[in-house]
Amino acid sequence: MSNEIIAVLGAGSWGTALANVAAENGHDVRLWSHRASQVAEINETHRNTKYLGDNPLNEGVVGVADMQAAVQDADIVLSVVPTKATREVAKQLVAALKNLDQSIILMAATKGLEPGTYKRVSEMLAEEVPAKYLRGLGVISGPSHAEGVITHDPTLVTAVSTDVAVAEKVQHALSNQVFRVYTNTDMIGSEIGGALKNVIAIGAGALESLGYDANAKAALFTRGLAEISRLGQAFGANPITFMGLSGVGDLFATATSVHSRNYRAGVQLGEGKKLADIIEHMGMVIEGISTTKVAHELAQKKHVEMPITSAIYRVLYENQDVKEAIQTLMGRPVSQEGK
Ligand SMILES: NC(=O)C1=CN([C@@H]2O[C@H](COP(=O)(O)OP(=O)(O)OC[C@H]3O[C@@H](n4cnc5c(N)ncnc54)[C@H](OP(=O)(O)O)[C@@H]3O)[C@@H](O)[C@H]2O)C=CC1
Ligand SMILES: O=C(CO)COP(=O)(O)O
Repeated sequence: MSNEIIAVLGAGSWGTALANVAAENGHDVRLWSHRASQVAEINETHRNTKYLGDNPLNEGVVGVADMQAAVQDADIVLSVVPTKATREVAKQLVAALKNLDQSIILMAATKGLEPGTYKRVSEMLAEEVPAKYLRGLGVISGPSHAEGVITHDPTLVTAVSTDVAVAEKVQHALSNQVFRVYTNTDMIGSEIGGALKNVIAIGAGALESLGYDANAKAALFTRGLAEISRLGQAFGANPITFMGLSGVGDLFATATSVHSRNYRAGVQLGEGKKLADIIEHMGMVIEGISTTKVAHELAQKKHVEMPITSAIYRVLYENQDVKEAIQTLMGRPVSQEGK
């Protein structure tokens, strides 16, 4: 494995865990944070306590507060801020690349869709970062809770780019004995799968806290994945992608794990907590809340049937009771599977 310079933008739980994987692989890793205090903590204590508790970071992870210093001579840049911060951070990246007259491979590890524009994260980045600064563009997706990655739970993800050589370069840079990277070329399917599983995970958490059993959870997962796949295919995704790591894999990890912020938000909703309080106390991004609204609107725009997403939308945004939402779903006209 050749030694690369890898910059990670965003020192939340996922950015820090990915930076740690890259450092464990011997790369020169700069972890960019917009907070000087966090950069100091990373460099002085090799911890990021707000996001990853007492887990030690590889000493090769260097915190950097200056964007230009973070990306100078970088081969690969990972964008790992929440969807809503993606454009703002990309603008700072572009300013740095302009000053440095430098191009990069840019990979987004963010999972969401942009409200209003309905854009995928890679589309947002392609709009913000001029092509002359890009040697490649892609995403990292798949079932990968930061909490498991930092503790070396064997993890499989996908490096996705329409340019196979770019996906392979990232695959080789990040793979190791506990972190195995597959390549894929289906950006649409991978990004839609990664974003929309968060919606179903909110539903799964609500089912859990209300005491529903395995049949109900299987129903949610299976029919939830069916509607994610339908929406993806309406945009040209490969249906096989939804059977893979970015589809059923990430859905399973997110909708069954207490590590998931989306699942935990769902649990709290089922307990009757107010959405605003849940957001305030999570202290980390819950992408599925915004994605539910975007997906609900997209389903209407594209005339794709997404009854579960719409039910979760009504619970989140119209204060519908979860049990009532389930009754509405169960009361729909019976239909044929596979449509
Ligand atoms: N956590 C996970 O296990 C996984 C997360 N993801 C995805 O990765 C993305 C990031 O998630 P995650 O790491 O969990 O999020 P966190 O909430 O843990 O961290 C977000 C990070 O982005 C920073 N940030 C937020 N806004 C800005 C901004 N405007 N400018 C600069 N930095 C900013 C935050 O800084 P500050 O601390 O100052 O708020 C924080 O460092 C999400 O899309 C998520 O779905 C994907 C796979 C796994
Ligand atoms: O995407 C994730 C795991 O693959 C993380 O999900 P949460 O944002 O719900 O924690």
